Amino acid sequence: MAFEREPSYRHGTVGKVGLILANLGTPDAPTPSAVRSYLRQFLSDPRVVEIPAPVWQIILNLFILPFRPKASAQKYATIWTKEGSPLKVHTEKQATLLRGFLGENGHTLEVAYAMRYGNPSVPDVLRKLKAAGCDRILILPLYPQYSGTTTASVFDAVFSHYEKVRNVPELRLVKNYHDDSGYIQALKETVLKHWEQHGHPDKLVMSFHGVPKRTLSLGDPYHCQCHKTARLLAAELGLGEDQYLVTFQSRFGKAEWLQPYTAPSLQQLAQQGVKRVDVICPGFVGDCLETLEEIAMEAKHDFIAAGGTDFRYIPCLNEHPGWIRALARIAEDHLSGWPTRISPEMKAIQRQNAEIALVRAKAMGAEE
Ligand SMILES: C=CC1=C(C)c2cc3[nH]c(cc4nc(cc5[nH]c(cc1n2)c(C)c5CCC(=O)O)C(CCC(=O)O)=C4C)c(C)c3C=C
Ligand SMILES: [Fe+2]
Ligand SMILES: [Fe+2]
Repeated sequence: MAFEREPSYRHGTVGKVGLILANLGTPDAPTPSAVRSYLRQFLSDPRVVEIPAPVWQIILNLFILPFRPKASAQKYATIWTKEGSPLKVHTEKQATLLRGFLGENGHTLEVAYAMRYGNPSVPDVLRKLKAAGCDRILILPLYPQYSGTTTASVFDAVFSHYEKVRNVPELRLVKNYHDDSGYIQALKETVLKHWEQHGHPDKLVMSFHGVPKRTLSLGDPYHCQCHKTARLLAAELGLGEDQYLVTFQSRFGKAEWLQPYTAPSLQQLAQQGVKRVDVICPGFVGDCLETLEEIAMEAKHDFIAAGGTDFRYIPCLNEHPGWIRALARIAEDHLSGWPTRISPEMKAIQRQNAEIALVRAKAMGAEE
């Protein structure tokens, strides 16, 4: 294997610190062709679908990619904004706010966001941070609950990029923060504010993205972490066990996924005479297709059709200041010991080094 050529090492180089907020990714446009290329990359990831590749590629190419992109594109079209896909818009804003927050806290570091599938890709962002002179990088996935299908897949993308790199930076990875007090407090504030405005529901449904059930028996902690988040939030809200319900949404394919499933649970609640539900999706820190379309539109329709009268969707944390503060604190915990609080003289040297690194990277064609 050939490793990439590096700019010559400079004695006394002071590396910068970089932070990447990593999210799932989203299509570039709400069109069948953009959704097809996104789904091809997403669904070809062996972390996401654990069927042996030769068999799965046949199924994917014959039965999924010819049909699903058109149906999914129609759903994306219902949530698309002037600024683009909500998932990307929120991720970008979260990165901007986090940069500002850490800056106000006296940190000097590069803050960027990257998408596991689609753009901006993890390798592109890692290359950009290198060109900016970063020699220490913190990866912070926007998944509070660890899952092999999401968090580990982000880590895979980072490791596989560095397999070809000669001068690898120091790396830190945030695994999960499902029980972080700042995250739970931000969720609590969101719910309380919603209740102040709209009153209380008969039941609070906490819907998390599902994963195949077998991942639980194979030792993936995702299911337990979702339940812990839910327990902590319920305790903060003073809810008894009969006042909330944890469900799992977005089932894909024929295999059994984590239960209970969100849509059938909502229908059952309506049939049992529950008139008003509020639904929150604590595993998603930014609104996206799965919350805005699948929950706020489809699940609402299912609940009302089954006899419910009042369905309210509680938006994700998005740009909630308490959430950005929590994110900054999670980042600070993991940045501990790294030189992010530096003197003005050191800052000037870093700037100079970054300029030299950029010029050299450009000369070597490493920058696009
Ligand atoms: C095929 C299996 C899937 C697994 C396993 C899975 C796990 C998983 N996903 C998220 C978060 C998101 N998923 C989103 C969309 C989405 N998810 C799947 C499939 C699996 N997800 C598909 C096919 C899609 C695309 C849309 C569709 O065609 O239905 C999104 C939204 C993306 C957006 O553009 O808005 C998010 C976010 C988690 C957290 C998770 C496991 C814990
Ligand atoms: Fe998903
Ligand atoms: Fe979905």
